[in-house]
Amino acid sequence: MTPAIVIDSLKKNYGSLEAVKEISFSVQPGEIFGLLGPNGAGKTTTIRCLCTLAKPDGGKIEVGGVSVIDYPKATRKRLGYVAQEVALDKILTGRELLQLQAALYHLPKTIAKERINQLISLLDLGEYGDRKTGTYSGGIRKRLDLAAGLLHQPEVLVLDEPTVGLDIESRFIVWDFLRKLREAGTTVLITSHYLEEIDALADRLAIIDGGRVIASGTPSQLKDRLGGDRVTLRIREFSPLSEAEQAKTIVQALPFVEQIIINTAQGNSLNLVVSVGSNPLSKIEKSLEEVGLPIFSLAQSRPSLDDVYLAATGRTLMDAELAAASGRDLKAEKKQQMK
Ligand SMILES: Nc1ncnc2c1ncn2[C@@H]1O[C@H](COP(=O)(O)OP(=O)(O)OP(=O)(O)O)[C@@H](O)[C@H]1O
Repeated sequence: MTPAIVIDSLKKNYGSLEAVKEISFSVQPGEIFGLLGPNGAGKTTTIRCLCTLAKPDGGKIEVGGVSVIDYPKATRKRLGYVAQEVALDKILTGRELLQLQAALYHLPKTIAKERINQLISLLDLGEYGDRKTGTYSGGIRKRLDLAAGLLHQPEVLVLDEPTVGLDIESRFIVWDFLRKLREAGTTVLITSHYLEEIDALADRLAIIDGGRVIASGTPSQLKDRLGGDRVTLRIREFSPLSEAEQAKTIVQALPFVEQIIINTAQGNSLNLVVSVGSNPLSKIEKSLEEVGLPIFSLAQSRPSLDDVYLAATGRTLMDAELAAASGRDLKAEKKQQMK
């Protein structure tokens, strides 16, 4: 079967910054595919290239077997794009905005009317359709934006951080809707830095960091590849490195400890991988007690996507985001994108 999306060795630079160094993945028709990564990883740049909004500096992009770079107009018809930030004209009602959008897609009026009614009902927007969008909450605005992206019935829907800043209820409504779209055969590509969002929605995912794919597969494949359970150990709330290293030496001698790293970004806590069924917590406690080291916290869990990220990069997704946020000039980027 021809993949719905192929991205092969994509590269994109902004001046001297290599925003996308080398990204490759493919998405099968009818799949929800997640791009997971911290802010600044290159997710938005990748999907802007896919949606013909940015010109790649290298690589191949195809939608339904057709090159996006050679045939931008044809591929645009097959794609629906829901951007991260919704820019709505506040004076128009939701319905008027959709009518305007339908006109931009050259949809005949009767078809447009029918689709708008359908989408308003599917997205539970009934009572909001005839209200001005300036009065909408973030969740309602996002649902209207989804409707706008789907008006021309694209084969592939691309969503950039669709639930960022939304309350839980609106988030679940969007998730539910995306699952229904998948059932109806639409291919969905979604970027997110919410682990639980990708875990809950995606059939397959690629984890992106620093402009590269660092892992890909189904959520369970990625977690299973990590092997045993995770244990997080904190000697103190913020331990000196020397103490964390001392604890590491002791704990890694225990036979069930498969892997251990010191997470410097998290107060020098220790992240362990332990073989399943070893009942490790009491044994770790005992070994530290014997050398007089305290324990601030000790917890065991099944591997998560964050552990996949941690294993690949040595830091958690949240730490990566904090680091990225401190070095970014969002205003300058916006200006660039407007050009
Ligand atoms: N228009 C632009 N001009 C200059 N640099 C940019 C521009 N857009 C993005 N960048 C930079 O490219 C890198 C990748 O950004 P990108 O927006 O693709 O990441 P992201 O993973 O989507 O994160 P976010 O969710 O915050 O958008 C970052 O270092 C960012 O600062």
